[in-house]
Amino acid sequence: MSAADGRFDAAAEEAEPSGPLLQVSGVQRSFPASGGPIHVLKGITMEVPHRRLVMLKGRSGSGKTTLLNLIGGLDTPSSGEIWFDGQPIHKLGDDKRTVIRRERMGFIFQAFALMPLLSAYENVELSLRMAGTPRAEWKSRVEHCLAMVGLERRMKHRPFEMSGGEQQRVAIAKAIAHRPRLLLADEPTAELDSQMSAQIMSVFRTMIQSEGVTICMTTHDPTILEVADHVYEMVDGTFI
Ligand SMILES: Nc1ncnc2c1ncn2[C@@H]1O[C@H](COP(=O)(O)OP(=O)(O)OP(=O)(O)O)[C@@H](O)[C@H]1O
Repeated sequence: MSAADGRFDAAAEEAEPSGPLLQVSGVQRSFPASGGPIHVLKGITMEVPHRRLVMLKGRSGSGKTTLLNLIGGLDTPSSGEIWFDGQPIHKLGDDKRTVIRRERMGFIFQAFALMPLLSAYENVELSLRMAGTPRAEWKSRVEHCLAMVGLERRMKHRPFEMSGGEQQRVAIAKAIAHRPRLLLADEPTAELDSQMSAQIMSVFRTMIQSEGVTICMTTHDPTILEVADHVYEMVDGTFI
């Protein structure tokens, strides 16, 4: 482990701030439509402490992705509040939400896919550039994150030279590189076989321990749900 990594692990073990990392209260989200508004989220309340792995499950169309988008500041609620790391995400403008996303959140979403022309190494490095991490830390951090997902030998490869599972692991390394407080993942194991899914979940568990991150993800997979600290079940825009 490099000196930089050692420093970070020490930081991760510092006492967490009191209170939850994420607080969602009474959140509703409606979308306008020709036949009248569609009420997708109908009053969601959840509280996620630091260093937890929470999962959202529910049928297709129940509102899981809509909720992840709101938590990640990619969208704003029609009503209700979302507090993340002491910040009222629901009240902030686009610019402030973008800064919080870049610096304190990580995403494993289809829409944040890998850059096809960049190698695994360069893809992960991009997160550090975007987050404003000092350049001197890039090399050790990129190598550490790719090693954490077992890809230390594939750093020079570009996405099209890797399997689906390997690409997903690069996406995880990229999402975690800038040391986010919260990692949001939409169906991160959807395309993977059960062995690879289990490996991804083990990487998530390791990251919670060593990086102090909190993970909020969606899944349909019952075997994956067993690994969660807490499962929220969504039915038709509410938790049951
Ligand atoms: N921008 C939008 N405008 C109108 N309706 C929307 C919009 N975004 C989402 N919806 C609707 O909200 C509902 C919930 O969608 P969402 O993607 O959150 O579901 P989900 O639980 O993530 O489903 P899946 O498991 O299939 O990804 C769907 O009926 C969808 O059509």
